[in-house]
Amino acid sequence: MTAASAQPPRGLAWLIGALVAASQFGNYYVYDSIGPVADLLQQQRGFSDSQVGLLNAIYSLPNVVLILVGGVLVDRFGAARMTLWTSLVCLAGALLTAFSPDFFGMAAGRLLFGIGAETFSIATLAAIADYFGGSSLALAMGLALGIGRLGSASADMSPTWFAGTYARGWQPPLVLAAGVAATSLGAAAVYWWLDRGPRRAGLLPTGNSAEKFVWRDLLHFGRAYWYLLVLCVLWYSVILAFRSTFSIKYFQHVHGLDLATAGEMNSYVFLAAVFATPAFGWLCDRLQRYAPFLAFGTLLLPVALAVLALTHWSLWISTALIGISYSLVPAVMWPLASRLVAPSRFGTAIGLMWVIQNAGISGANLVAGWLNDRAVASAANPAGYDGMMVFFGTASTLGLVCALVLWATAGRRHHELKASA
Ligand SMILES: NCCCC[C@H](N)C(=O)NCC(=O)O
Repeated sequence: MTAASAQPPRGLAWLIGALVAASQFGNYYVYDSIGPVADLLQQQRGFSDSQVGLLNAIYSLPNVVLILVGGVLVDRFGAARMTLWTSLVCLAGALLTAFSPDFFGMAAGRLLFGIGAETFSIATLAAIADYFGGSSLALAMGLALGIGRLGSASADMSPTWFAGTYARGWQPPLVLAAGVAATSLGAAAVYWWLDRGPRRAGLLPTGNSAEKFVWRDLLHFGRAYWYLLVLCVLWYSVILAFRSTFSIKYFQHVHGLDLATAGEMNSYVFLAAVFATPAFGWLCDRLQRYAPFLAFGTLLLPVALAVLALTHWSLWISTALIGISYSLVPAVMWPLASRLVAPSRFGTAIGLMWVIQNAGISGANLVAGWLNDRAVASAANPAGYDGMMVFFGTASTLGLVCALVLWATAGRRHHELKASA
């Protein structure tokens, strides 16, 4: 999406940015609402780890195909309408998850939520691109991503903040998540309503301007893009399958934390990212160095997993390492992607990365759940989690190799990256 030469008023742009960020908060809260109830789902409903893993894997499954379609729909119907429609789909998914009588209904709810949520994320990026065409774009995107992380942190903190809700069982926390999805829909509706003014005034494109998707275009991406794609798949698969699905339970069963403390520990990763993601983005933009920061951020993930699995060091150390990685890698990855491909193919490039990323996240959730079930991992058998940690450690180390190859072949300077693409 390209903004028209005359820009919408600055105040309106920041108001829209705030509404989009508020909507993103709800989206990330619902995504991360399964981790805190994982143990309750096992105790009260007899779910296996594979079933718990599937509740998050099924979010990603439809997007293995749909995210490319979603990008085209955002271009065709505009960011505001797609943000509104997809947040409605997300709310329907959250309600179905919370009120379903059996596992299959819950899984259908998560599937519906996933169908809405990823296209919603593309629409929010397009919304910010519409209103912040100039120098504040990276900052605005970093801030929206940061507020999204606050949603994830809040989901993890919810066992502490809403202890009474969790004391009543697995369902009330998921009803609360559906309530948060409703506020997300409200923010999207206000954004859609405000957006009509500047669009009617010709200050923003009116949609229906989708560039045709051509498979041949993919062949024109340079080698550096493909290294970044593989890195994106490996890094997100590990960080999301571990942090959003299994880490709270892992902290409970292997490191002896209670649910509230485990949730709090997990939430610090997201809380750090609220502030650090925009700050790292700003820093990388100023220094015009991307690949070394990416390699450093990627390195911290296998190191943190090794500290967790092989030592009895304070959990603060691994939490800090994962927190820096989780802030630094996304802050660098998306601006770097924009430098590796032509601007007119940026949407296609991100769509393709997210197609394969979603397949990876889905697969990692299923594999980790299966490994835990196979080894009968539990509080009584903490060693049962070893297979999962070896799997995550190997995948994140391969991600580091990709980051180093990217740095060595193409990543020294902004203009070198452009030349390599
Ligand atoms: N909402 C959690 C899944 C986000 C996946 C999405 N495709 C993505 O990569 N978003 C950027 C991010 O860093 O969250």
